Amino acid sequence: MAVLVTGGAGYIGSHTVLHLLEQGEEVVVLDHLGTGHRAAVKAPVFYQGDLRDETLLNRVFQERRIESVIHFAALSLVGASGEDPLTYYDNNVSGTRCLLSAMVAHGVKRLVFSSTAAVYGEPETVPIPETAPLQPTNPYGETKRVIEGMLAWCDRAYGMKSISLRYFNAAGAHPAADVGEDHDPETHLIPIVLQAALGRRESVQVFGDDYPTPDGTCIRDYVHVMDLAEAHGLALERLRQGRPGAVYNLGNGKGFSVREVIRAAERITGRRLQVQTAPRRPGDPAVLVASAEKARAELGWNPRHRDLDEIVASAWKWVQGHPRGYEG
Ligand SMILES: NC(=O)c1ccc[n+]([C@@H]2O[C@H](COP(=O)([O-])OP(=O)(O)OC[C@H]3O[C@@H](n4cnc5c(N)ncnc54)[C@H](O)[C@@H]3O)[C@@H](O)[C@H]2O)c1
Ligand SMILES: O=c1ccn([C@@H]2O[C@H](COP(=O)(O)OP(=O)(O)O[C@H]3O[C@H](CO)[C@H](O)[C@H](O)[C@H]3O)[C@@H](O)[C@H]2O)c(=O)[nH]1
Repeated sequence: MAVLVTGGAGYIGSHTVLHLLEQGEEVVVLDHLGTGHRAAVKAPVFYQGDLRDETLLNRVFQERRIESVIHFAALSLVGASGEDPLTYYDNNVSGTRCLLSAMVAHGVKRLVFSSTAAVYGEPETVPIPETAPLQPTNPYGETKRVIEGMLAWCDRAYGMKSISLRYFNAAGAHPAADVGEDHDPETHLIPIVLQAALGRRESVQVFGDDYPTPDGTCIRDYVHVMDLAEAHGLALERLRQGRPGAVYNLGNGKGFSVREVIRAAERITGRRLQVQTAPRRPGDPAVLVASAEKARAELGWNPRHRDLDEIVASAWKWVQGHPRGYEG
């Protein structure tokens, strides 16, 4: 029996596939390679295609003995979602609807879903517990909130058990294998800062230095991608034990400002970076830090790479070995 991983050619998906393979799981990947990379797919079985292609989905479920699904496939750029929300609803919400229909049709009743801290919007309390109000400030977060709702209804109607994992800011890379973060365009802070350290960018822009934080720049909770990968394995185990569906935050519970990240990158790379202050990026909350106590207590999740320097160093190792990402 196999685990179907949608979006397994993407950043977090490819790392999770590696973790699952290391755990002895059989893995099937489905990805249309819109933002993912063929070279990132480490599973022996790969279907290239779109989640919304019902014929393809039926073929995958017919040809492979799928017992659970881990669903990463999504568009996930906050800014782009504001410019073209319907494309985000179509890909993320309609795509997930197609996947769920195929799962129901083929009797597959376990799903782990990639949700996001973006479902909270501007939080009222920090660290943010799972019970905080869901008030996304951009269409991307809204699509994830809608999908979480769909999953709750699918549990009631079809007995489909799911765990939604709300990741905070994924970063870092697998310590040994040749997978890492490679997006084009890249919008995430840590890879951008490291591209500047490599000389592939002239400078780093700090989006806003007038936030109500100690140094005026936004604070985020950076979590190592391999710790995220491990949480997916634990979530799958919990579903296999017949436990009820649930939602968990995944973060380290510690926030770092944009300037602190830039300083960490300067320490790790030994290079001084050109930094410019730029206007705020629309839709950016000032502070996003997780309370991940529930994941610790119920999943037994214990992130191993919590130190910011360690996270940045692991991303730097990937960038140095692959200055042009998967192209070389
Ligand atoms: N990177 C983060 O910090 C972060 C934080 C919170 C949540 N997430 C969520 O985690 C998941 C993975 O994020 P990532 O950073 O690895 O993104 P990514 O873009 O690297 O990976 C997404 C993968 O899904 C594929 N895909 C997208 N739409 C598809 C479709 N319709 N059919 C088939 N394949 C499709 C892409 O080709 C890509 O390989 C996403 O759902 C994202 O919303 C990411
Ligand atoms: O060149 C840059 C890039 C980013 N930032 C700042 O750095 C922080 C982190 O930005 P990222 O783009 O790396 O990450 P986000 O916090 O915007 O978003 C990430 O985490 C979110 C949840 O917290 C969502 O899930 C989203 O998909 C995921 O990309 C933000 O304050 C951003 O304004 C800069 O100052 N300069």
